[in-house]
Amino acid sequence: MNAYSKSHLLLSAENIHLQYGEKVILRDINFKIHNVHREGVEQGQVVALIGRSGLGKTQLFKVLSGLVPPTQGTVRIGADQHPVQAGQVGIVPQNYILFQHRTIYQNLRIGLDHSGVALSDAEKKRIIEDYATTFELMDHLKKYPAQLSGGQRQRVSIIQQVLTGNRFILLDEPFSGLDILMIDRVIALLLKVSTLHEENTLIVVSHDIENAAAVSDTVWLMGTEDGKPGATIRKEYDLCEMGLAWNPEIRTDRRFVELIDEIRKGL
Ligand SMILES: Nc1ncnc2c1ncn2[C@@H]1O[C@H](COP(=O)(O)OP(=O)(O)OP(=O)(O)O)[C@@H](O)[C@H]1O
Repeated sequence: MNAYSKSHLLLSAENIHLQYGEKVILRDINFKIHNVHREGVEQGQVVALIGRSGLGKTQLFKVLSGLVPPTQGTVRIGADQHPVQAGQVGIVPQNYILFQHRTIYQNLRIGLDHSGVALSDAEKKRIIEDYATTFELMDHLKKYPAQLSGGQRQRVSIIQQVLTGNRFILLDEPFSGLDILMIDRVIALLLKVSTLHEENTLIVVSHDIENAAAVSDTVWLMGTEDGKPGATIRKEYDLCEMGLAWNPEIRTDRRFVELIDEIRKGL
């Protein structure tokens, strides 16, 4: 089993409640994401948020990123656990929004410009080319978003968020509409991003339980509870503790397959 330990809090939610008029969307959402340490690895955190359609995953996503204030409760972020503000959590939306009239290089440069770190043009170029090399985008830097495939645009969108320096990145349905080969590449990409810095924390919202869990160290199962309005995190699976995290071959592990089955039945 992988040796690991957990230290300070990076992201937490306390009694989150969200309602529109009389309609309760989210209720009693509580969680804590701690910094995970693994010896010899810069290991970030990856959480999968799984739930049926229309439950409130997107609303929770917006609350976590500070875009929608909850009716009650607080989301706290960073080692100092301050209340989250819009802009502190990067978002990779499902349709990978990029600036259409700018090249891929310029799109990545916008991410870096938002990092607020003073760098010369030459340093920025070096950093962008480093990432482009690592994530196989070197041949595309002069192209425009419309000239890229969906998978390539997704990579640019993810790297753009990484370049802003945000340690927290929410990804909405990163596997949707991709074929099996592309899904494997997205998994590899997310694993790579999660090991770029030990405080990097990805939250993957997905209907695709198997792939989302394969990339994660924690799975949150969202659902409703009898007699209570609104959705909550019904169950948290700690894949580190279960020995099911950080293994690229995990999808063939019998215990993992059984877990996916259990999660599916719990939906
Ligand atoms: N501004 C709003 N006012 C009232 N109800 C809203 C508002 N925004 C969303 N809702 C409701 O909140 C519920 C949760 O929506 P949400 O988009 O978060 O679901 P979801 O789990 O992300 O769904 P899917 O997986 O299909 O994308 C839905 O019933 C939706 O109708």
